[in-house]
Amino acid sequence: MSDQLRFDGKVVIITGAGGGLGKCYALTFAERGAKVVVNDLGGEMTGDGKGTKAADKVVEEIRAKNGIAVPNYDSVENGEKIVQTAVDNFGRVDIIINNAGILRDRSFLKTSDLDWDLIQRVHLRGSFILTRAAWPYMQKNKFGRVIMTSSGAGIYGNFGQANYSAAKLGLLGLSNTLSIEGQKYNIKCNTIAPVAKSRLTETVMPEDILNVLKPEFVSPLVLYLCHENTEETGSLFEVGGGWVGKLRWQKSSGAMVKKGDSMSPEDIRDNWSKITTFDSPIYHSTIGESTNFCINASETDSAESSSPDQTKFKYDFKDAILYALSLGVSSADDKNLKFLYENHEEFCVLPSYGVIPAFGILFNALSSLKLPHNLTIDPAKILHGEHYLELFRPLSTSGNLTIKPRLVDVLDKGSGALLIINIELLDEKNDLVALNQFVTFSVGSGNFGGKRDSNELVKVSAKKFDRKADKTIEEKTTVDQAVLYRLNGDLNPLHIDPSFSAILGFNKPILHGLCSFGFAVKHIIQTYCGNDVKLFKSVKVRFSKPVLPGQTIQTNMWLEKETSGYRVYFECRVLENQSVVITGAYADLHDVKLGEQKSAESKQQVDQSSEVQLSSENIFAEISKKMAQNPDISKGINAVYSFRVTKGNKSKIFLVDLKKNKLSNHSENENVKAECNITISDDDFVSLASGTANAQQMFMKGKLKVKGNIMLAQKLEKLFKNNAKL
Ligand SMILES: CCCCCCC[C@@H](O)CC(=O)SCCNC(=O)CCNC(=O)[C@H](O)C(C)(C)COP(=O)(O)OP(=O)(O)OC[C@H]1O[C@@H](n2cnc3c(N)ncnc32)[C@H](O)[C@@H]1OP(=O)(O)O
Repeated sequence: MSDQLRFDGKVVIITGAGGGLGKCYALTFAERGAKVVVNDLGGEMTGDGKGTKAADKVVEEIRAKNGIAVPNYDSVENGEKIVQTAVDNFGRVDIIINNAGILRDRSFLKTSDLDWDLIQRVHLRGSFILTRAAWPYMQKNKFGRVIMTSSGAGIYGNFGQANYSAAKLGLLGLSNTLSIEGQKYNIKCNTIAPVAKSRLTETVMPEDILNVLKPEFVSPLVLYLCHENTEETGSLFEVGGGWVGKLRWQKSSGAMVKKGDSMSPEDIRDNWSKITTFDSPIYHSTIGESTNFCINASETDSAESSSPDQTKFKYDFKDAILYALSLGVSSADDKNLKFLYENHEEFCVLPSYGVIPAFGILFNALSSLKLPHNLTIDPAKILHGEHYLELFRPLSTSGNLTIKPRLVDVLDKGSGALLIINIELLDEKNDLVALNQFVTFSVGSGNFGGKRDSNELVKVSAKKFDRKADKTIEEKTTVDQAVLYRLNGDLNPLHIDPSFSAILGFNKPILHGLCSFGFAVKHIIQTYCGNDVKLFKSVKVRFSKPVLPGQTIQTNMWLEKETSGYRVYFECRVLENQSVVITGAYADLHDVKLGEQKSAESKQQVDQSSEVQLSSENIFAEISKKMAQNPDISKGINAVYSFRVTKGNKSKIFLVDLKKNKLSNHSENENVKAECNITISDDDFVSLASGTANAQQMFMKGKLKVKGNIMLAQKLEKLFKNNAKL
């Protein structure tokens, strides 16, 4: 076979090669061109006695097939002699298979010093001595392959094999370090934990099982790992019965349990579930990664937190984008790019993202809450009842927040218990960024004799409107909406696992309350804020009925100007069954940016803010800025847009038709949507006003730099390149 893995010219030492796995390796290496040192002490399985027969027979078998092999009868404890045999006969050493082993199985207390020492000497010390003796040859040749033979007894432990388990896992440690030290000499070292029929396993496994565990199902892995083209090193494999798999270390994300400078056994006890839960495992492959992880965790903690009631939440642009995606924000609409593209000039985070950092602490907090009336809460029966979110400033696109929870009150609602939990988000300067009030409804935990209301609860609205909603947005969720949304951090199985949703009597997993909430807040921001997240102040909702992934959320909105400012009252319905899923809801805004019906007002705002003195170079940057500010843009950037460019008492109006990709002059009576007072040289203005200026040429000369809103900039660039004239 042309692609056969060959070992021509390579010298391989195999210990314990008189039978079982070692013999199988020896025969296969020889078949594939290697020169083999067949080492076997010829003793008993217990390490007693010695003889030449075992090794000789294998050498004979190899030679009978025209292979090249020499015997060696030394103990692995005399590894130098085995290496010398290889050097004397073949002049080099390339591959070491540490395979020899004996057993002295005893239950722990009956294990004598000799039982212990003998096992360590043969397995661990023997592998050390032999490999050390071969190392200089492999270093010199800049090639080496080493196999250590471990065992499931080492990895998992096995009754009666304390001595053997210790030695076998010791070999893994030896191999791990050799793989690091050998790296620069192209010496690769791997460990296998075989399950195979051998003299050692014959004593502990029944015959029928042993028959499927042929050595021939292990040797291919050993040969592969020893081939010159194999780069694998420092790895551990389990192999047997034809199956091969790689093992690695995994650790729980753990917990920072120290408080300031001290740490007690009680801190460990109180964090035990966090310490031992493998929800978000960490895989470190070097000691450096592992050590740095602890150091970083410690530094982060001491710099930022001293209370066990607090936790940290770090997020970056990817989290913000994932959140937007999980609320159906799509790049199909250009104006959404600012939520989806980190290099967008106006890249920002949806305000409702303020609910996400709180999640990390919620379920953990539940177990440590001291509830009145000895109330216990079943986490599988919690529904999100209500939510209040207030932002004290717009969320930044990345952050390192401290999360502070406080159990505010517990109410008895008969059919359930309400837990009111306030969660503050603080920035690195300890300034309050956001306040969340979670109200959770624990189904079936009511009637415990508690109070029914609390002053600290942010109340839902009782307001009813007899007019039709001022604005309505309908949006279909996808069947995978909850699957995507949970990646933001709320991994509650209620939203994905049918067996969990069944506990609460739901036929299918239901959507996260905060996902519907996110859709609704997005609808408000689109409708009343021109997508400007800075206008959001706060929002309160009650989740009155569940939503199923795939259903259509209809947000009905009523805008009211109240003494405290603009308030959007809203409700959400599921279109498919007309059930009202969010009730009593309202959002407070710092200001509104309306579409058509408020265009006069917003034009005024734009006009006022356009008293900027501009140079001719950035006229189009200003234009694109004005366009971005204008509510027409929120409908899409296909609008025909008019601008007045004024110089002293002269002015010029032009139209930008983004749909037709046209820039044209226009008459004085056009309803101007944005005006710019521009400081412009007389000559430039004359050129612009008279239409002799060629926008394309000006653009090419770098006089017209298009900045600002990225989509508008691209459209304008296209216009200029199309040779449009002013
Ligand atoms: C610490 C861990 C934190 C975990 C955070 C959350 C994790 C998330 O993953 C969980 C979710 O997202 S669950 C999904 C979103 N939520 C829902 O779908 C719940 C929908 N609501 C319902 O089904 C019912 O309102 C229902 C079942 C909640 C109540 O219905 P009923 O039992 O029929 O109650 P009812 O008879 O109408 O009213 C009894 C009293 O309770 C008050 N109330 C009703 N609904 C409430 C609600 N949603 N929130 C708060 N209070 C509520 C009523 O006002 C009434 O009290 P009172 O008589 O004093 O006015």
